[in-house]
Amino acid sequence: MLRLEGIRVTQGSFTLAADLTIPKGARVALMGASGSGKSTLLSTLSGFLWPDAGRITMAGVDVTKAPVADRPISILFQDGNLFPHLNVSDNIALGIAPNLRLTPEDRARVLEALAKVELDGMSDRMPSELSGGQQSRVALARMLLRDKPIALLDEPFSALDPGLRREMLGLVRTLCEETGQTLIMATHDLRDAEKLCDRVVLLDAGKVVLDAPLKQAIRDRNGPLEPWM
Ligand SMILES: Nc1ncnc2c1ncn2[C@@H]1O[C@H](COP(=O)(O)OP(=O)(O)OP(=O)(O)O)[C@@H](O)[C@H]1O
Repeated sequence: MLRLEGIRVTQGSFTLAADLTIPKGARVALMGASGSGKSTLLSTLSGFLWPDAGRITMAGVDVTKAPVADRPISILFQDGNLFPHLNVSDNIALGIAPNLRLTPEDRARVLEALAKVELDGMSDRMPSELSGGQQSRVALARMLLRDKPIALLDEPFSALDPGLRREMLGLVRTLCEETGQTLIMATHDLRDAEKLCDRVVLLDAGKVVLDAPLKQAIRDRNGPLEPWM
């Protein structure tokens, strides 16, 4: 379970204020207009921003002031997920060994993660030798390998074409179902949200205006999600 209690985060003249409880294993679409605070919320959960007030707990542990590396999270952003000078297997291995000193067991886990995202045989390639979809898969493999209870995704696949995007969303969904990971994905696209998520949190000008099961929110034709339908 992930809980934000009385959180206030200030960015210039913008303030995000949130009280939220996200159940373990939920897959949440974080939606809202541009500038509503989605990235601010994800950065606060990641530990890149610290709140001025309030408390964040993850699985019962207070992480409000915990550094990024000490939080039970993995992060996937839209781009810049891979280091261009490291090959595929090293990019993935960074998820478990930041100094890249791997035990034989670590190496086996890297290969296993590669296989899960169907990139067997590509471990020696450089990111520049991969398509956009394959690069996304490498980043996803690293997220998998980290094996953290909470995954934070900030419009991770918006640069991909619709077919690849659908494929990646389906893959993430399968992986989350297998591992029971809790997921929060910022997205502008309700169709993408439907492919992966079972809950929706909608932000408007830094406030949570909807926190509900996604299917129920979509059924409510005149509700706050209406502009995204
Ligand atoms: N470093 C900063 N300094 C000042 N204001 C900032 C900073 N970063 C973000 N903001 C402001 O905070 C508000 C929320 O931005 P945020 O990036 O969280 O929105 P978002 O919902 O993720 O938008 P988008 O969908 O466009 O990515 C915006 O008004 C933005 O201008």
